[in-house]
Amino acid sequence: MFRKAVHDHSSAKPLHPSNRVLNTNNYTATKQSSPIAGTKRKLDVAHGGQSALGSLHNAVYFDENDFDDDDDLDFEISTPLSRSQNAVQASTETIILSSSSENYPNASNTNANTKLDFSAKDAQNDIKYPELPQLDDMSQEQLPPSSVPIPWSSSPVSHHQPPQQKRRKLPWEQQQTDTNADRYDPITPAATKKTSHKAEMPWNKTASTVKDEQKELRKLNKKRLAAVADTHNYKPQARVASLFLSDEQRAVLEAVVERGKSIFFTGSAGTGKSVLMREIIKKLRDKYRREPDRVAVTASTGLAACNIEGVTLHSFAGIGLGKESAAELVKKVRKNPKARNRWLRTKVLIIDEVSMVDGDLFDKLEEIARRIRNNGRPFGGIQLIVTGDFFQLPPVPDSSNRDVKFAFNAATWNTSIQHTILLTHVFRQKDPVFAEMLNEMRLGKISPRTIEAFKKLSRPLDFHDALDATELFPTRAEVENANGLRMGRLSGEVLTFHAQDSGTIQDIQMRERLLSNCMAPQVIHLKKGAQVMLIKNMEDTLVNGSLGKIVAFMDEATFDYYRNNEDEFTGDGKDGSGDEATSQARKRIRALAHVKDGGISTSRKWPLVCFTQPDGTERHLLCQPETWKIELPNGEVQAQRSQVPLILAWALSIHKAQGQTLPRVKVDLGRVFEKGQAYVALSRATSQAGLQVTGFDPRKVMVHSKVVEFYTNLSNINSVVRRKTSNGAKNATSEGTKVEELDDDFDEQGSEYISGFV
Ligand SMILES: Nc1ncnc2c1ncn2[C@@H]1O[C@H](COP(=O)(O)OP(=O)(O)OP(=O)(O)O)[C@@H](O)[C@H]1O
Ligand SMILES: [Mg+2]
Repeated sequence: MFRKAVHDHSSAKPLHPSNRVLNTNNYTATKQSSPIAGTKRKLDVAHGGQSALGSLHNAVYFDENDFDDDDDLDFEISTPLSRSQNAVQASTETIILSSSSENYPNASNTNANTKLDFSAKDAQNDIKYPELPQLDDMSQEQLPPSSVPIPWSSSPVSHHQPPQQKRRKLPWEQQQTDTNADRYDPITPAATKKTSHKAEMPWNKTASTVKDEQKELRKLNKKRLAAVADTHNYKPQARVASLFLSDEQRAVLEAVVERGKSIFFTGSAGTGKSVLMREIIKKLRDKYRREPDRVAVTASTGLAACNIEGVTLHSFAGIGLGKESAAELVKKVRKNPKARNRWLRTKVLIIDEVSMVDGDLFDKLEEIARRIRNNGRPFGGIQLIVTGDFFQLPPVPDSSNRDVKFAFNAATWNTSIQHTILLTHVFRQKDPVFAEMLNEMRLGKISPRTIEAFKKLSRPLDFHDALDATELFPTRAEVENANGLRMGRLSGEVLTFHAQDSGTIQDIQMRERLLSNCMAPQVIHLKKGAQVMLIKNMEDTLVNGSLGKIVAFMDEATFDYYRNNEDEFTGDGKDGSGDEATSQARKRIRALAHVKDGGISTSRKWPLVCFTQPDGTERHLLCQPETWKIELPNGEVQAQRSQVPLILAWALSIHKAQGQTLPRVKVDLGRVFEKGQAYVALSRATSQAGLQVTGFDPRKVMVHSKVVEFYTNLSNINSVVRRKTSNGAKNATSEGTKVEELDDDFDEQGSEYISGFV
């Protein structure tokens, strides 16, 4: 018997807390963006390479010959650049030191909000990673959290946030802490603690004293964390809070994890496919924890693969570009012991963003699986878990100019996929009117009313904070040009951050190629005032896709000091006011850095970013390097990149934006040329208020007829199921979702569809 979840769209409700709680540390809900209200602040520090999320247990299977990248996807076609635009681009590459008087218009806002006044010229230029500061020798458990609400923050403490007890004690709190160890009160406002650091200022201590004290302090904090964890039933390592999966999502989870079904789950943008996939991966990893290489996590493109911490389908398969016939590819795989072994060991093959998988490739893989495994069942008996939305980006056309062939057009699709499930509840857009407008766009059937509504969105966005909309472009050149122009308008110094790449692959070029699909670039140039996007999940409100502005560059010691003595910088503290107080504070920081570095002032500066959270509050994060790994199941790290987890975010390619949830988006539909592009671009937005569309023309909303046909067939089957449901629904959950028991026959038939309603 197979239990089918049929979701009544009309009764779809937000998730109910009574649902089963799942630990979903790798992702989080991004709440609806709302106009910015207030400037509540939190200060955080991200610790590079120490993230719980950074330690991947993914089945990653790269052979040195198995490379492909996403170069084709950020289309190279672009409008020719003007002479001045070219100049800007060139200067971007060679580090811009523009002192244009035309400052970024909102930069003053940022400063006004944060009242930070760190001069960029204090910042160290051209930071090389080999000189990364040694993080304290703390274990994962001992590490302070990446994000720590400051004690005086007026932001309400969300139930998702780690308890404030995790705040790391600072050197100048040592004396107080040590003497008051047994009555440690982590929530005491900093103001009440501030006197103690004046008793023995850290810059009066020797480096070795500070080191010893820190060691003691870490021990003490570890104890405290354990106590806090006990009291609050809280896991210190967890950085991202759990989400409640919807009934639809849970039905899929159960079918694939507990019942081992081969499933394709689909649904419009924002229906939680990626969230669900991450949960599935987590559960499967748990299920196969003794044999992690049984689960192969793949995606159609390098970027999509990186997003789920997996590899490309090509890399997994060991087929290079995969252009040869299936027979030749089988020979190729047989000659490659690693690839052959992967095919033999794999029990579950996960494929994300399947809309970009070519149909012929799907058939070839199916044949390779059967022949290598010497097993006549579809895909040689491997369980397939496939997701994506065929209305989004299609496979990259090859040079043969043949008509596009989607994965569902593959001859073996229907035999390989036992069940298709349609997720229907849209999480990304909470406004049902907007969700429906996007749905019409997805299907390519836009009513006159929706056309009018989209045309109205040509107005500039009405936000009065420091953040601009992220402009989405079809080509990479347009993106680089737009970001370069905005960087050029900022005065101040450019800081360049080089990634530190490593791994067991010795061939540097191969490693670079492998890592080129990473969201994190090898080199990134940043300036104070630059708009950036976070590309790692840090916490529930600081996630991959969060937008912010760089407000300063500072080292950890300065940040710690600032975090605890903010009023000295803002000039409204007891120690003085205005510039004098700030300059005094800076002097103390310099002295502190000197002591911390054992007398040699070599402190590294990292971007301090003010992120705007979904509820409109602000949160500061010192963005230190994070790690992206490509790791074999046996733990061998083939390639690894450490880089600050940021990219410039005034502009983004549609390809890079695929899968993202963005609070403010600007799209010029006049530039769009590929089917699915318009829908992908617009459906990133969470609300109409956060979307500006120029050049709206319904003819730009191109939908492939084969895709329409595929989904129409799904809908027809849905109608059959719908009738069945209306007559024979057996259960109704608290959310109004009907759960139907299906016949064994239906379950075992193979290529039947089990789905919700469109
Ligand atoms: N069960 C859930 N509860 C709350 N929020 C959710 C849930 N599932 C997904 N979301 C949120 O909805 C948004 C969209 O989710 P997700 O990116 O997984 O959608 P998607 O179907 O993969 O979209 P796309 O097709 O654009 O890639 C995210 O902000 C995510 O956090
Ligand atoms: Mg997705």
